[in-house]
Amino acid sequence: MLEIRAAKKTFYRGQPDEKVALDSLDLKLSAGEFGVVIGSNGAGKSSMLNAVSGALVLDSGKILINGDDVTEMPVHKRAARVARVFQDPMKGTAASMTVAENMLLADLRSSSRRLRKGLNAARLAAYKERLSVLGLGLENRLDTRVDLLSGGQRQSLSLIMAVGGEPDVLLLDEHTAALDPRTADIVMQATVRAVDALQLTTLMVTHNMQHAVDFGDSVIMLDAGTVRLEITGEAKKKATVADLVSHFTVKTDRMILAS
Ligand SMILES: Nc1ncnc2c1ncn2[C@@H]1O[C@H](COP(=O)(O)OP(=O)(O)OP(=O)(O)O)[C@@H](O)[C@H]1O
Repeated sequence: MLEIRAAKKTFYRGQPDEKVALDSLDLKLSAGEFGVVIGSNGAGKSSMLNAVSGALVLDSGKILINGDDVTEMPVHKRAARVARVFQDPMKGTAASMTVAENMLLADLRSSSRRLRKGLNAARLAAYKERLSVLGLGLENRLDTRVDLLSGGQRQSLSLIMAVGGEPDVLLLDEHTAALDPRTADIVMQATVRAVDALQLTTLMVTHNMQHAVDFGDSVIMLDAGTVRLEITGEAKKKATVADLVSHFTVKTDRMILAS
């Protein structure tokens, strides 16, 4: 469960170039809910994800994860509870290492236990199982160097590495934006499989309205640092790209479209 309460953040306050990034933003995702975040450039989408990950310190407001107030928790501590996949497929993985070595690195990062043994048989078997969820055949390429994988395979590996520690919240920050449309669709299918398999509470930022229609349980539209529109339940299932696009130009008070 993720809750953002009255989050406020202003950059360069009191200066001519003052920018309000988050303006009393409220948002609640129930456990296992997959929320898709859309909105114009500068609407506050990245700022919201940064506030959840701890990379952005709020001026006021609260962030709660599974009921725990993590507002004051520093980013490195929050990393055990919040996983994130970024836009650039090259950033989440180490190019000159194999798929299995990358998985081990992710384990070492997310585990508080000391992992003394390296790539033993039990660990390799576990990695195979985790990668098979993607449906991309990566489970048979554990010894392949990551720089020999396609962008889509690499981004899918980043995703599996991010969720390996079973985070409470998964943040997807335009994670398919740098991929060609076919590869983006493959990564989205892999994302849905991973999110469903682990029942992860997920926030995905996208500028791809087809993805916003096709994936997720709810659509959250940000505008000027606040939630302008939420589409949930049956309304989400029926939403079309044209519906979503129409809201980009309409400025109204917060609307809730639900079943
Ligand atoms: N580090 C920063 N310093 C100054 N202003 C910032 C900073 N980060 C964000 N902003 C400002 O806050 C507002 C919200 O930006 P944010 O990046 O969150 O929007 P976004 O919806 O993610 O946009 P995009 O779709 O272009 O990525 C913008 O006006 C932006 O210029």
